Amino acid sequence: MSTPPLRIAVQKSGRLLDESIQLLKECGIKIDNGRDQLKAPARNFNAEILYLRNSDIPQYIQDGVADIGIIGENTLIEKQKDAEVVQKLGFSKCRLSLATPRGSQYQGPQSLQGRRIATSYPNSLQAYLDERGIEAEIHEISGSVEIAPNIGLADAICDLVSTGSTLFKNGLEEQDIILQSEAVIAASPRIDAERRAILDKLVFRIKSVLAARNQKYLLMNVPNRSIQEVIKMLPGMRSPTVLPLAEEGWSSVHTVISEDRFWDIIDRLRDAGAEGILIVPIAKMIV
Ligand SMILES: Nc1ncnc2c1ncn2[C@@H]1O[C@H](COP(=O)(O)OP(=O)(O)OP(=O)(O)O)[C@@H](O)[C@H]1O
Ligand SMILES: O=P(O)(O)OC[C@H]1O[C@H](OP(=O)(O)OP(=O)(O)O)[C@H](O)[C@@H]1O
Ligand SMILES: [Mg+2]
Repeated sequence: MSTPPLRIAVQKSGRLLDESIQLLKECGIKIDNGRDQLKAPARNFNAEILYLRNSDIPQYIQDGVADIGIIGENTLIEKQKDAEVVQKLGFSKCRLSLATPRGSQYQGPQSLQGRRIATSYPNSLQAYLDERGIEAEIHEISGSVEIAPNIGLADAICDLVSTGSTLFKNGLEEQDIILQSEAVIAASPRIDAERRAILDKLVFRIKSVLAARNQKYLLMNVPNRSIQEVIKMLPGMRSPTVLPLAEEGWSSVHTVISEDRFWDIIDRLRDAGAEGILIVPIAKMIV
């Protein structure tokens, strides 16, 4: 009998969807476009995609209806369901924060004692307040939380922040961070051994994709007199490759480097006489 497919839950629509599908694509997984049918098989990998409401995914993972899900850590923590974080994915980075109207008196979370706080994350907020012995009135609302102080519904809010522009536009000031979040792969406690083996393959591919994302392949021509100086500036998976050019006295130097590091050393490379510098994206990197 053939192995049953790995059931991967992704957000049906919203902030996580595009990058989730993009990541699976970069892992070489082709999905027949089935967003309307809510369940779509992968064409060349033993998996099927379930398109679900973000807030329902932790429950489906706990129950084993989905074997894994791509989900924000914040949702996983909030829903308090049983799931194992197997891989952080580096996108949808945000934080769950406390914020108050600009200019209000705030001297740490104790200032919220006896106050009203609006949030879509009551469990995470309650845990944070309990740890600090603070008693506050939590008003659960499902969206547009930032409006709550302006309409007299609350004295403070607890909501997701990324750039801070929503807080700013609503006259609010970020005060304390409750937790940091990014998209993760979470696995069901009920996943069986056969599907766990498929998951291991997927995680291997994801690691290769993520490792390659910020790394670039760097090629340049360097006069031989500067080779040692240039090599000292460069990292490499082992060490840089140096190949002679047809023109005497010059070599081609190749290495893998993070883009940030490249911009740090570009001036020194040019001072050392490097020319014809090429930066090439890497599709996958097996580390
Ligand atoms: N401003 C933001 N910047 C970066 N990531 C964010 C931001 N807002 C939310 N996220 C992340 O994206 C996830 C999905 O957010 P989104 O607003 O699409 O769905 P939702 O409204 O929380 O859920 P549902 O699909 O159940 O309605 C959040 O749980 C969080 O991890
Ligand atoms: O710090 P910023 O970059 O401004 O992002 C923060 C906002 O983004 C999210 O809302 P979203 O746009 O997802 O709307 P929603 O409430 O309808 O989910 C979050 O709930 C904040 O309101
Ligand atoms: Mg949102």
